[in-house]
Amino acid sequence: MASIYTFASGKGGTGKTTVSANVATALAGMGRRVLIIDTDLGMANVGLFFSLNINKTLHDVLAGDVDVREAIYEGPYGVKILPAGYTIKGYQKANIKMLEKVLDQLNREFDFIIMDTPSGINPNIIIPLKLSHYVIVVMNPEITSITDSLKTATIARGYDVPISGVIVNRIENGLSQNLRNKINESSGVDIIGEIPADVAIQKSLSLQKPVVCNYPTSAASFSLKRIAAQMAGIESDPTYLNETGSQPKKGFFQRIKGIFFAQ
Ligand SMILES: Nc1ncnc2c1ncn2[C@@H]1O[C@H](COP(=O)(O)OP(=O)(O)OP(=O)(O)O)[C@@H](O)[C@H]1O
Repeated sequence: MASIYTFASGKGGTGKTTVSANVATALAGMGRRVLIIDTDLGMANVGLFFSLNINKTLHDVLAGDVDVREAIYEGPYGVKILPAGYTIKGYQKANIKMLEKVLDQLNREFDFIIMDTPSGINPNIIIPLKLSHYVIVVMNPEITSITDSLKTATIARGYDVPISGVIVNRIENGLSQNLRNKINESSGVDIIGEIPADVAIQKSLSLQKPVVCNYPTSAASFSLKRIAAQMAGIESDPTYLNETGSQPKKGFFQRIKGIFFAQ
């Protein structure tokens, strides 16, 4: 059975898609079976993020028009992607309540199912939240972003969905201890990732490829891979994550070093 994660935030633009798509890709690079679902039905962009040439989409699946397997595409390292479509018509016909059935159909085939959600508070976020095993909150290091994200965390708790941690994204010049304490105290959970503002992310976006593939040794990539390693339960020996990639262990780590440090 898959572990089902929702990546959520309060306001838009915190980097949910960037973070969830890269973490999904990194997990696939670590040999995990991973599906990312774009549940942002109105403003979908996961398909664009992976430069997919999409035909059938989650809109069609949620409308009951196509089998879910017809709408799954493959990305780097074999990560599977279930994108939402880009049309208003598709958005209007999609019934988010069908998501539960989609997850039931797929959860035996994957180790991780990651849902990228819309911002705000509406059924397109509430339903994925309720269907998740864990929520990861993505926020920026500003007090407004922290406050908004914590509202989403409170909603998740209201449905008894545990928050597995907070990711602080787009950090300029490090995260102050004061802000770190504020986030820890107000959220009641650990910060599981600190991702710097990194131009490699924007360069990758214009190339429509995850930064963990395009710029595997960038600062943002190391942070993203570290988060994925924690989720995969291999944080105890992240030798392959260090800045030089030196002295990786043989076997599994040797293999993924090749993936992550390919030039
Ligand atoms: N760590 C980072 N460094 C630099 N740019 C970043 C970083 N994270 C995200 N971005 C940029 O911020 C913008 C918004 O990111 P993204 O689309 O992932 O946010 P989002 O939370 O999914 O947005 P929405 O709520 O609208 O779906 C993008 O242009 C992305 O490239």
